Amino acid sequence: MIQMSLFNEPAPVLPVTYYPEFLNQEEAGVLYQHCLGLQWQQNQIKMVGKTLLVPRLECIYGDEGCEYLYSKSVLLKPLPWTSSLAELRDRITALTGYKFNIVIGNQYRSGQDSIGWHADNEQSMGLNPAIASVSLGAERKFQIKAIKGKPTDFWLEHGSLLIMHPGCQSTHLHQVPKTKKLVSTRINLTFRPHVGGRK
Ligand SMILES: O=C(O)CCC(=O)C(=O)O
Ligand SMILES: [Fe+2]
Repeated sequence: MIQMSLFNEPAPVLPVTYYPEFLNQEEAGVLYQHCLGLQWQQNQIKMVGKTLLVPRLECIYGDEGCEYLYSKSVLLKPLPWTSSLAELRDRITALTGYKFNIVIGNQYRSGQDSIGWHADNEQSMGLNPAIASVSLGAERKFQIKAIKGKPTDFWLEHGSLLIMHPGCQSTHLHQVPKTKKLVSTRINLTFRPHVGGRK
């Protein structure tokens, strides 16, 4: 049966799976504290002669040599896996069958931190990567849409896991928009494959 939304438009079928309680509250709290102590960086993007601050903090952990270049200007060099991050990676692999070489952390310090519409299609992840995204701390709105479609909203809860399946990055865009609401810190961990190269 096709699920109908308001106005009888079929709800879009999205190439994602959402697990709201992937971690229990205690596990999520411990992991959030661990993640606050990771090596966060304030990166800069260079665009048409201008230097802009990335509107969030970032960190990267992973297998040796798995460097990651995005927006043609930010080179992220992985630090070795912490045991907590490696354990989390292995739990996601056990659940989904997807394998990962790196994790990129995003720290949204307030509602003014964000990530705009994009697809994660860097060549270093190979063709049609699966990306696993764990959310901790404050709940933020995550939107996903087919390239010419209308957005669907997810409220990514503390301890949740969102899987973007292979193909998602070719057909869909996603974002975490800014909000004027008062929100505290949110940490997001995106586990990704790395097949070689930097781009
Ligand atoms: O914070 C999120 O939920 C999404 C992060 C994201 O899209 C990314 O790091 O590419
Ligand atoms: Fe993304």
